[in-house]
Amino acid sequence: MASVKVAVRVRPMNRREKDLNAKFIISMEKNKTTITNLKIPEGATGDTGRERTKTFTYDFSYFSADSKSPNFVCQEMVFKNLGTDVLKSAFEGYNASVFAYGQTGSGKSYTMMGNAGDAGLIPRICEGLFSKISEKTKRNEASFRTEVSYLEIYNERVRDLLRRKSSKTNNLRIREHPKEGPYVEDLSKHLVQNYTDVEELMDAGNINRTTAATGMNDVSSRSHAIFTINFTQAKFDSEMPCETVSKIHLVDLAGSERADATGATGVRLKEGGNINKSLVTLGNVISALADLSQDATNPLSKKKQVFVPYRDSVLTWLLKDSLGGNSKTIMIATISPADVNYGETLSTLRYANRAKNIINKPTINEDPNVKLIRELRAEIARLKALLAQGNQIALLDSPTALSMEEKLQQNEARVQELTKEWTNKWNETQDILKVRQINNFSSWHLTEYFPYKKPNFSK
Ligand SMILES: Nc1ncnc2c1ncn2[C@@H]1O[C@H](COP(=O)(O)OP(=O)(O)OP(=O)(O)O)[C@@H](O)[C@H]1O
Repeated sequence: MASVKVAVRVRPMNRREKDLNAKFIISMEKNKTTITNLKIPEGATGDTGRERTKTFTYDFSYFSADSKSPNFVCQEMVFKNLGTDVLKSAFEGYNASVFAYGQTGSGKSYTMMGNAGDAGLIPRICEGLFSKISEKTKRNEASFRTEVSYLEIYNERVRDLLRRKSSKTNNLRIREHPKEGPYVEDLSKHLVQNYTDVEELMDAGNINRTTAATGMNDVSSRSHAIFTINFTQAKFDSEMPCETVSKIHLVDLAGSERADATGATGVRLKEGGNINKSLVTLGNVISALADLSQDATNPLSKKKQVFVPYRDSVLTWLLKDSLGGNSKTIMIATISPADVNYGETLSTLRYANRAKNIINKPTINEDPNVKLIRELRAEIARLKALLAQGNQIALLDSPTALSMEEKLQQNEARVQELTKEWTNKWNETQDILKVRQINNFSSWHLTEYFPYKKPNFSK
């Protein structure tokens, strides 16, 4: 069990806010964020529903509004706090997700992607991943396979941002695997071997996103972008194969006022309106999950039937595991410091406050064949111990002992076979990677890609 980690980050005043002569209404101290309503006069008392200041406590409150301030938090610090956690989870075999939520122009893309020379979380996480991979490879600790995909959800349609000429970049379908959960059918997955490979893909995907934005009027602030890293590591640990697969979703959400404009946070969807269904559903899912976990932690509360509407939108269905499921999840709420955005900012702070209550159930994702090998080995050890005991005190009659020995031999043969299969499969992957490295193939320039076909059910 792990609560969703929540951080709030305030950006500097922008030109528009300065031109409006906007006042600064956000202050932060340690992990607390305080917002002031300047419309309520200082010293006013009585009406408790309309206090002048409201304070919220989060896991982190990042003051990024003024680089001269002693408590200023830069991109590097955000990475050190949050990004290194994501990397740790990945190397331990957990899924991880990071969401950036907030009003348009509040700093979601800056926090996730960053600017040239001022990289955000996604590039830093990818760089950190490869630097750790290279350390571990040098020490012969393990071998790795990393693939990335990048998609956008706009108007409930999924678009592949990493495929150039194809009729299948738009409107991809979401399907659900019984064990591995929802996935996007035919989404391209690109094998990457170093940070430069990832950078190329990221740039290509970002250009694709921007192009669409100019063509379709402000798409970027209404679309959700999901950058996913599929990370597999394999090694022999005391002769025993180990393989973990971790999925990292890094999500830049649509501007939150699009949902709020309808007054719809946590409320009914407005049919036919030009609203972002995924964002509204995200609010509803967060509310439902927060209710569920509060029920679970309160022994006095009656068990309510809370329905979590994951399937009401593409975003929430696709990221079901990140919200209340098998993932270590971080939400970063980005806000403006200006009084002109008071309503939006307060709504973001409340949203983030609610997200703190979500409890996830992350588990280490072990390869199913490796898991089987481990279980068979345990069974072999058990049978061996039983046989040894039986031989010593002649407890077992010979037919029982015979059938046990047969079972033991069968299990040993199966373990050998599975281990060989696993080793061959992994060596093949590593050989492909080596050939690509020698020939210096770049992921983006290759026409080859790895479509996310239905995973192998026989595993
Ligand atoms: N912490 C920050 N420090 C410096 N500049 C920032 C910060 N956050 C945001 N900015 C700047 O503010 C502008 C808007 O930020 P950004 O594009 O990240 O907003 P957004 O929330 O992603 O908007 P949208 O929803 O429209 O995509 C950008 O020019 C960005 O560089």
